[in-house]
Amino acid sequence: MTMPNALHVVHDVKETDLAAAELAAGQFLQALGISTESESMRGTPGRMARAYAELFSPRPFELTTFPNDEGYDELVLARNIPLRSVCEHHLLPFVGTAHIGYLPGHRILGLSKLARVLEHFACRPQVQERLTKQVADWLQTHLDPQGVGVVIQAEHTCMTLRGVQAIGATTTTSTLLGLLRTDGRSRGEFLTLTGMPG
Ligand SMILES: Nc1nc2c(ncn2[C@@H]2O[C@H](COP(=O)(O)OP(=O)(O)OP(=O)(O)O)[C@@H](O)[C@H]2O)c(=O)[nH]1
Ligand SMILES: [Zn+2]
Repeated sequence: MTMPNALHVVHDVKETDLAAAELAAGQFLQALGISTESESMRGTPGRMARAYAELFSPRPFELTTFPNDEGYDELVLARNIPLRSVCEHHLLPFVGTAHIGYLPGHRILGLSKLARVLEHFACRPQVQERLTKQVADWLQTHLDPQGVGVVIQAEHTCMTLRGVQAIGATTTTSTLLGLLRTDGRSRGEFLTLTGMPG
């Protein structure tokens, strides 16, 4: 188990070759028969490269935890955290919200870190199931709480804007760990507060 550490900086180090990405984006558009000769589209390959680089670049953050001096042992839940990620099958966005909660143990987490952990795992080609589990597992490892719950609801544009074009369809995934999985009262409270049927 990784011990909580207030000075731990979470950062994905990754090389991004924007020039190569811009060249490839131009060739990609050309292969699709889309001309980039007009003044307004001349910069499009570069914009595409920078846009995807941004979608795949999570902001580094400091993992701040505090001692749970009062022995608070009820649910801490951040609801409606905005989510944007990119599906790994089509590289199209999926967008929605996440509800992330935990039952504290010896430490509590700076609240904003719940959203930052989500961003950390969302800024890469993803599937919603893996994203949900990665956020929950990360919190379990770094905070060692009594329980963790993550619910994500998202619209996958690869499913709504193309392909089957199921406009308005959303997908819900959840991961419950520790007491939020095994203790009926805690589980029920979490699911009620996140709007999930028990
Ligand atoms: N399980 C899961 N599937 C996803 C996610 N995002 C996209 N997909 C699916 O990934 C699948 C890829 O299937 P393929 O049959 O290879 O792709 P496709 O021919 O474009 O399929 P259609 O979307 O049905 O046209 C599709 O069914 C998508 O809906 C996700 O987060 N989780
Ligand atoms: Zn997709």
